[in-house]
Amino acid sequence: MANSAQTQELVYLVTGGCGFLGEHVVRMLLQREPRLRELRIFDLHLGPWLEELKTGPVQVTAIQGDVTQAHEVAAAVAGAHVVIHTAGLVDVFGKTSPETIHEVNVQGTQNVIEACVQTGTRFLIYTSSMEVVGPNIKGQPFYRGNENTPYEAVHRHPYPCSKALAERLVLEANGREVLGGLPLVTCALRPTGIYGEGHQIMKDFYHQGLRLGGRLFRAIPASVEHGRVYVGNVAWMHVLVARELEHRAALMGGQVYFCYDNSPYKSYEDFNMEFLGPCGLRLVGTRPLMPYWLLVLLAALNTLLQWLLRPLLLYAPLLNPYTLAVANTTFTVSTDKARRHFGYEPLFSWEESRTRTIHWVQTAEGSA
Ligand SMILES: NC(=O)C1=CN([C@@H]2O[C@H](COP(=O)(O)OP(=O)(O)OC[C@H]3O[C@@H](n4cnc5c(N)ncnc54)[C@H](O)[C@@H]3O)[C@@H](O)[C@H]2O)C=CC1
Ligand SMILES: CC(C)[C@@H](O)CC[C@@H](C)[C@H]1CC[C@H]2[C@@H]3[C@H](O)CC4=CC(=O)CC[C@]4(C)[C@H]3CC[C@]12C
Repeated sequence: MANSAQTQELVYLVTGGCGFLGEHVVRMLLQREPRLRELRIFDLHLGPWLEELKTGPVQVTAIQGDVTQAHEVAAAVAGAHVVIHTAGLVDVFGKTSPETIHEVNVQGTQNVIEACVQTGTRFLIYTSSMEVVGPNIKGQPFYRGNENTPYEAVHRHPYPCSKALAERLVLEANGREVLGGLPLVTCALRPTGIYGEGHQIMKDFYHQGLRLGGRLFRAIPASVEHGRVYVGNVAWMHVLVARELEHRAALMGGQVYFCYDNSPYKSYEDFNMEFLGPCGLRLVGTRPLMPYWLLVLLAALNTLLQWLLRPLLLYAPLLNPYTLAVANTTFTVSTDKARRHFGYEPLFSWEESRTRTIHWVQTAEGSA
């Protein structure tokens, strides 16, 4: 972004800009990136809410497109100073095939990289995931780890495999010469489990609790810690990295950063109850109400049912062997790398994050 500070004329592209995280990145950029001239939002499915954004001073360009189509990506990237690549298939429920997950998450990311190189875009931020690290197939805990903590990152599930491969492609592309002769600068952000306004899984749990008479039944020991991060803080880290990447390219280029905040370390279920409790739900049991082997059996049964029913309908419950394994394995991070490298501090406190999420569950359900 040579002399971008003087021109105040930056063009950003956000892929997946209509998704849960993407929408927050889009709104955060419009609120907190004063150098924006144009904000391009590239997504397979454009949201109707985009229209309300077109009345402001920044040119908002909605582009309906598919990251698996290289020519569509190149057309969207051409002329952009920064690309924030959040688009992906976040599927751990068997809704799509492993091939499709790979095509979108890996080939789609490769298409974004090549588009940057061919059109001269120099700054690429990739939304990776904690799942690139773990939990691994051995179910080994990752307790308050950081970007340098030794951990056997071995995966079998298509989603973490695709995220790990895509992240590697992005980091290896750092330094490649782009059109115009300057180097591409890339980095990858690894959010832990994201929550907040628009989190569909939180809504699924809420609906499940309503169906069960206002109750949810504990399946995972309270001692299993999960790190979670508020979506607004994830969006903020993306905005901050995009702003600092030019000036700190030597330090930040080719780096990965865990993305988390001051949200408390709790079991996945107990954490969800921080929001679902104030919305009238109760978590039954101080310990799992059924033995783990029975949960494993039920999860396997869900996989069998999904396979049998596939010709008729998509059966994709929350409980399957992979989600059970992840939920049952401690994974928390504790690191100051993002603060040291580009001054990241969470924009939203835990209290604010919690209040905003509770309000969303209450009103989203009310409006549903
Ligand atoms: N939800 C979470 O807890 C976490 C998510 N992430 C990552 O954050 C990113 C965003 O995730 P979410 O917002 O949760 O998912 P999401 O499913 O809400 O958003 C993904 C967006 O990408 C779009 N998309 C999917 N396939 C596409 C294609 N072929 N071409 C163009 N657009 C396409 C979708 O339409 C959607 O708007 C993903 O890369 C995910 O791996 C990372 C860590 C945690
Ligand atoms: C049915 C019960 C066992 C219940 O507790 C299952 C919860 C399960 C749906 C979630 C537990 C952990 C979640 C994952 C975690 O937050 C890490 C993730 C990172 C991502 O990049 C995408 C989402 C996810 C895989 C997230 C998905 C939902 C869980 C598996």
